[in-house]
Amino acid sequence: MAAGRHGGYRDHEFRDQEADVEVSRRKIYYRDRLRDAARNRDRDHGGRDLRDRVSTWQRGIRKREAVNGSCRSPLSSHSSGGSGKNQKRIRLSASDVEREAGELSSGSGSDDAEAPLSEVWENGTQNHENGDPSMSTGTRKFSPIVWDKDDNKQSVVAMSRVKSSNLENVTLPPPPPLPPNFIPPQSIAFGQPSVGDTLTFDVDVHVESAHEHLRNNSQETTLLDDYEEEFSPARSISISRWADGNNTLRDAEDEFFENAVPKRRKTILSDSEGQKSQETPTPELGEIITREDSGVALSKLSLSEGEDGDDDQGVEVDRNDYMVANSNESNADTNDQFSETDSEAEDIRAKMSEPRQPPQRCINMLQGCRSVDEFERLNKINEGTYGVVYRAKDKKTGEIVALKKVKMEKEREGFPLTSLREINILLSFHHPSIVDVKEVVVGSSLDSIFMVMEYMEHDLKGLMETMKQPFNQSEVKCLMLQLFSGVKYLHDNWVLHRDLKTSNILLNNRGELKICDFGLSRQYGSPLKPYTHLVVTLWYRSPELLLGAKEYSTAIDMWSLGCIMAELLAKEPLFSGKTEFDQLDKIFRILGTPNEKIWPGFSKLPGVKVNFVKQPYNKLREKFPPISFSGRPTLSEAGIDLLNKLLTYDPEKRITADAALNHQWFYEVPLPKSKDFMPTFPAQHAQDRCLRRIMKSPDPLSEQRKKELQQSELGVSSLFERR
Ligand SMILES: Nc1ncnc2c1ncn2[C@@H]1O[C@H](COP(=O)(O)OP(=O)(O)OP(=O)(O)O)[C@@H](O)[C@H]1O
Repeated sequence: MAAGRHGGYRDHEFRDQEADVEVSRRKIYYRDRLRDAARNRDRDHGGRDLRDRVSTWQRGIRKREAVNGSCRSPLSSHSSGGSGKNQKRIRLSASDVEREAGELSSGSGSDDAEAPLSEVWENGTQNHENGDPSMSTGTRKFSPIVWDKDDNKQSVVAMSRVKSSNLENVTLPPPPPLPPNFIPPQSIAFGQPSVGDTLTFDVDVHVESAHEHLRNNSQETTLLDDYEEEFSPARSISISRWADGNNTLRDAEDEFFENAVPKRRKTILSDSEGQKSQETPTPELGEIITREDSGVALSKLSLSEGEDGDDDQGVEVDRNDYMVANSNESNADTNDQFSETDSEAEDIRAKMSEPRQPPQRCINMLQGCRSVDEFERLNKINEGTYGVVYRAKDKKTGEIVALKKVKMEKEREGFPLTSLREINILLSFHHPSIVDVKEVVVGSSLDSIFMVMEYMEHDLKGLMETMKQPFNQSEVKCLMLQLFSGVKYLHDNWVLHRDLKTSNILLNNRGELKICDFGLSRQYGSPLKPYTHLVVTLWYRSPELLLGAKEYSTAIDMWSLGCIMAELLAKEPLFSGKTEFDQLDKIFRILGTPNEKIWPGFSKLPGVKVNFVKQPYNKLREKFPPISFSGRPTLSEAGIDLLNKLLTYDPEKRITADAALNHQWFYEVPLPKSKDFMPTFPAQHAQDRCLRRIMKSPDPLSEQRKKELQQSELGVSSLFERR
């Protein structure tokens, strides 16, 4: 105990310095990004100068500021974060007054006074009280919740009524800067699909139904929250051109959202590629849409042409040459490979940090989408909340793919939003660590839509259930590098995944890791529902979400990655709570109970009124000792440092994906294993992964998740917000 206390204090001091460096590094990083993006754009595309876009954008922002008086420029948001912060506090305090902490009863908490602050092995801290005031502004990408159910009731309702609504009540999020590697999403017009039809999914179904409800239902706020949530991801989906132009309600809202979200002008290309014609907000059939600000005209590619974009990656291995992961393959063995793998690992890192320029593809709207009949269904792989995934074979090419069938059962009003988001994001993003969606195909009935994805032999959850021994450190490093790289790409592109967990991380027998399941992900910098802290499966959910924070950032994904890193090392979940309270209790017992000093703002979170256990020490080291004779997973000093930085309580201080990629742990021995040397495992397609899990390891989370989703649909925010 004493040793822990002593050690914790030293670490605390060390971490204060580290965090200072980290925060300023982040600030510099994000400030420099715009500059780099401009340079890259000049160099790579020779297209429209980013600076033009920025100034156009700034003009737009100034215009909006003139209208609503409160919007902050993204370029000034970091530097003037203090005022933004104040603004945020004002809004939060208004709702805090109204909210109760919730129904959580006292657990095993003691009556002790505040835990001795300096004795907590504080993870990744900086001391705001002593610090540079700029630190408190942080550079974390936040997802500001504009439409707070409690705070902005009136303004939300007003928005639906008045065309020139009083936007001064609205705090608009800063339009996100486009990252250097941003590839404009393909535009999809949505409508009712049938085989051979133009690929059209009807976003209007949602819009219309939302309007209908608005007219008939007195609970405008809830509906508008829903509407906003539904609308915002559709920023990169073209709104149906069959929209009723006379609908004043629509006009008002469209106008609002045009103002509220970064305006990305779409240029319509006529059928002959590259010819720009007039700007219009909606596409015509057969037209290919590109974004002027991308500087890249998307090339035309028939859906049936498929994708070969990733084929040149990775090294073909003999897939029959399976070798089961074996702990006897010790670090010493791994070290033997270093001379061979060092440079390769460096290559991997370099490749991952600079994702290849993706293939410029676009859906040919005239061609329509293929029928699922063009695939031979082999077996069901798994069934999640939002879809059933099958292994299938493309009859034409013989390629094995994964087909995710979109679940429509709960959707009385059109195409499920979660799937729209997922398709939109996955078609847009190209990165070696993000699963590739090749195309969308349709079944015979109107309600069957399938995403055609590259097939991956395993997901990490299922794989770890079959492994006898956990991954060793160099393997975990290889996996974590790929994960950080994928998440960095998402965050750079202003997307939060919001459901990172081992079952959403796929691995193939070439050692390639890919993140999947973007059903809960969303672009941020746009309004969020007040209840969205129900995102992220419980075990991987960050303390700020568990405690009911109404504003969150990319840091929620980083917490999940910390849980995943620990799970990869130990082959069991780090915090396997059964309820929100149990989850927090488990976290506090290992990491120590947080307090206002290590996490400024903690005591104001809605869930904090509950009497939690008072546990002053960070005991993570006990779980991951430097040396172990008892079979516990070991972790070096650098490794535990990274883990603690990922599991830092204060989201502002939690490490970013970019900083994690450059963490010292990846540079010390054992070095990250090269993907080519990762163990291979028998493919998990022999049987339904889901069934196997039910037999081996029942998942208490799925039921809970379903309940939570039902609650969200009913507008019940969470345990913390019920009275
Ligand atoms: N491209 C793929 N290749 C192989 N298996 C896949 C692929 N995509 C998904 N799977 C399998 O299907 C499972 C469910 O997929 P996914 O997570 O996308 O569905 P979901 O309905 O969104 O699930 P959840 O309930 O976790 O939200 C995954 O855990 C994985 O086992």
